[in-house]
Amino acid sequence: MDKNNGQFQRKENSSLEKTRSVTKDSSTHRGDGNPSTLSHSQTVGARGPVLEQDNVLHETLETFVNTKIIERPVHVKGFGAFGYFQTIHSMAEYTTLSFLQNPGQQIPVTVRFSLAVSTKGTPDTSRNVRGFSTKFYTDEGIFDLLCNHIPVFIVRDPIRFSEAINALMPSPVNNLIDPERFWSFVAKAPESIHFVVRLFSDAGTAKSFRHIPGHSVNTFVWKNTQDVRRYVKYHWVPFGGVKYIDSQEAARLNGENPDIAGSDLYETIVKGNTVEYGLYVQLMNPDDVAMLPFDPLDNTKIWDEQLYPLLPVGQMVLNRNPDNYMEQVEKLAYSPSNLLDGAELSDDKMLQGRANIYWDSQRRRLGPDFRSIPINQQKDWSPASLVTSGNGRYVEGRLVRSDLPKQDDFTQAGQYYHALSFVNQDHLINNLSAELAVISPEIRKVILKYLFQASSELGERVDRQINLQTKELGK
Ligand code: HEM
Repeated sequence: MDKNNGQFQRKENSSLEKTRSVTKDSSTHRGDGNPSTLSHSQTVGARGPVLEQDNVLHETLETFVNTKIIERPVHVKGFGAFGYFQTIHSMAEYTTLSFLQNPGQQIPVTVRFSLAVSTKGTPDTSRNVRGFSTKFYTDEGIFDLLCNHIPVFIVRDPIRFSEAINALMPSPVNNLIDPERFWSFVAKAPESIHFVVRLFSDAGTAKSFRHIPGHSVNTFVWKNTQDVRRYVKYHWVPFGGVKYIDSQEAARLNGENPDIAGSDLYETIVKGNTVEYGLYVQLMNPDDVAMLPFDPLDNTKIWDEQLYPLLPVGQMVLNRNPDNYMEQVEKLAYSPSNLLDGAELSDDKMLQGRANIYWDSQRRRLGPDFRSIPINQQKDWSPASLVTSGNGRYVEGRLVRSDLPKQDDFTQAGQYYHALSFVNQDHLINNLSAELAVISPEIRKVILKYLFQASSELGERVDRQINLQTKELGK
């Protein structure tokens, strides 16, 4: 990026401040004779009829019917907050990313927390993946970091994304959630078991965004001044600690306040408190691929923190609420490809699958100028801004459609189960059995086989619990 762009960006940051503080309220009192605030339609005589020519009436109604915009295809329900990111440890040894060079550097950020499989009315405590997206407004342009609170994904090939999401959505026949749909998908996707044991543990239910972690799930690449490339996974750790709830508390809170996590975030900031997270990275030499039992670019796997320790990078402080939800949160456009010099996409197939589809979705829901919307701050953007696609890297191979050579679908699922506390193991077994008890025996058999492969103890305990439940249900 040239210097002028940098200056432009700095000016933009002050307009960003405006975007983040202007309140637009169209619900002004009507009836003072001012045409913009009229409270009567134009009629023939006081009792009507109303005239077709009353364009004030028409435009008033037309403005209303256009207040809603197209929803995101996933992560529909969300809440936003503003603040800043401060670098604490220089990452200059590993990346040229400009905002990670000097301890003490501070830049503005906008965060959107969301529920991955949701409608606007989905309860915040539903069993769900929580999204945690951050937009960094740097002098060089926008850097986006999209995270989920569960560190692994349900599939490892992007061509299966829509199949997986559809399995979690209500049935197209009657708009009702049908466990058979989801578990039939899992039966066809053994790689989803690691995700499933995490989602059905207490980690699938939370009541506050202040207490969830964030994980990039996908692997990116960092490049330093010597052009040395390393694999990188990002992680947010909440300063207030990670806290989950069990399914009973989740069900109770669903009824009490379906927006509990959104209100909690908003109220915390209204009271003058801050919401804080530490940013950490795990780095890996790409040559390590040869010695690992799994593929580190497989997003159904985590990287062992003993081998790849969490390196502290910086701190994020959220201290301001939005005052215009539509302009500042609904119109946010995050993409895993909004990268800057020093960060690239890796060959992680899921990440490659995500590379362009976010912009397509945003063009559809926000229009072709989505980058010029002030909260997205990319007014000066041109395709040439995309300098981060790994130029100079040597790539060769035969064109194929195949799975990764090293799959190892069950080891980490079993490790996760055995690392849980006894209480949390019981919760996982109860949550899985409650679902598996009501699906068809054929699908149940396949899922139980997978659970046995993850851990024979887990498989046996779920099997026993299902038998108890089906006896109770008289099945
Ligand atoms: C092939 C796999 C995937 C596809 C095709 C996909 C697609 C999408 C699309 C189209 C959106 C809506 C974008 C918009 O309209 O603004 C979205 C949102 C999102 N995705 Fe993905 N996604 C995939 C995998 C993932 C993974 C692995 C993560 C893990 C970090 C993730 C995290 C998110 C988050 C956090 C959002 C919400 C962004 C916001 O708050 O606006 N996605 N995804």
